[in-house]
Amino acid sequence: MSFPDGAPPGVRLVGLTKSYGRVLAVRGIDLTIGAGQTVALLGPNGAGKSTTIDAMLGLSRPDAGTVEIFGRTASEAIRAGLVGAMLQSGQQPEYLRVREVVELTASYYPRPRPVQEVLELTGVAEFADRWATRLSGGQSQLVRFAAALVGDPDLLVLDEPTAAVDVAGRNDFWRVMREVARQGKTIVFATHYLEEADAFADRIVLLARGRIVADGPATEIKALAGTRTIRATLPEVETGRLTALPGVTSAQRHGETVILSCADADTALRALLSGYAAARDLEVRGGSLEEAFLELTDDQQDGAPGDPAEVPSPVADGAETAGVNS
Ligand SMILES: Nc1ncnc2c1ncn2[C@@H]1O[C@H](COP(=O)(O)OP(=O)(O)OP(=O)(O)O)[C@@H](O)[C@H]1O
Repeated sequence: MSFPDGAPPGVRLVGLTKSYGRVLAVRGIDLTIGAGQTVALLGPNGAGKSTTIDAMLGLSRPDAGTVEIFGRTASEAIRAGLVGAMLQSGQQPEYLRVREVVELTASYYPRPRPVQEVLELTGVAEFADRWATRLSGGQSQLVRFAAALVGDPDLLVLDEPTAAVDVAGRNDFWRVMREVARQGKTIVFATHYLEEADAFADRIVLLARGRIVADGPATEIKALAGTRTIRATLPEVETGRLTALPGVTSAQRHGETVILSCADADTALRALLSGYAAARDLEVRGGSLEEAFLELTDDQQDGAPGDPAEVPSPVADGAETAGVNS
């Protein structure tokens, strides 16, 4: 489907904030997703992906901020049949066959796709006559997928859609999703996997500790994840001086150990050795996504009231940090 110029974005979140008791799960998220975009919400456990998705779907009321879906409130958009969702939790209904679950979902939408077509497209047809409660985890996910698609919604919101799905099932899933994206639908999905986000999304929004810590095309986010770090024992040198070394983007100190995050680890290592002969126990590590998450989260240690006390800090108490980039 095509959208006229000036049409409202698929999703607009402004200042979205949500806490559960003392845990600030989402802290002022601003996010605009153009109609027709495919966006991955990527982040580690507890980053706030599901909380953001639940707010987008009107399943939970934010403490502050607004949610707009195609210029309407979430509940208006859902009532108008504009949204299809695939959530992590939720049991299949009892006493219904798989086909009936999908038929029931179709009945909620003004212009659903033919049920049989969707059953075949999603690979659900082969077990459509089974009881919906008697399925494997992966099959159950596929039924949720069929239910999300059958209403032919303009916005698809998928929370970790391939969790529990085997490799073949994942490939089929993403093949169908590519087709849906080609039809101009807006797609938002949450995932832990950079590879999945990279393969499928136009844009990756990286969440950590309830905030957006990076937002851009997959290539940009991959570059962040590719950051290498140098560890060394080097007492009595200020982190600010280490951050100034060529190839270094940030430096942290933990006791006598310094950790340098590097855009160019080779150049940084040479500069470190020539500038600080006392540096020893050198170690160069390839950047993992987890490290990138942690690095990007470091500058979120602002001690704002309500910071989730239950969430452990990635930086040891008393650690000194300088020049952390985001
Ligand atoms: N119903 C709830 N009650 C209390 N705390 C909650 C609840 N739901 C989420 N949280 C907390 O809010 C924070 C964000 O959780 P959320 O589920 O949004 O993260 P996520 O990025 O989806 O994580 P995951 O990848 O593990 O699903 C976490 O600290 C989590 O423990």
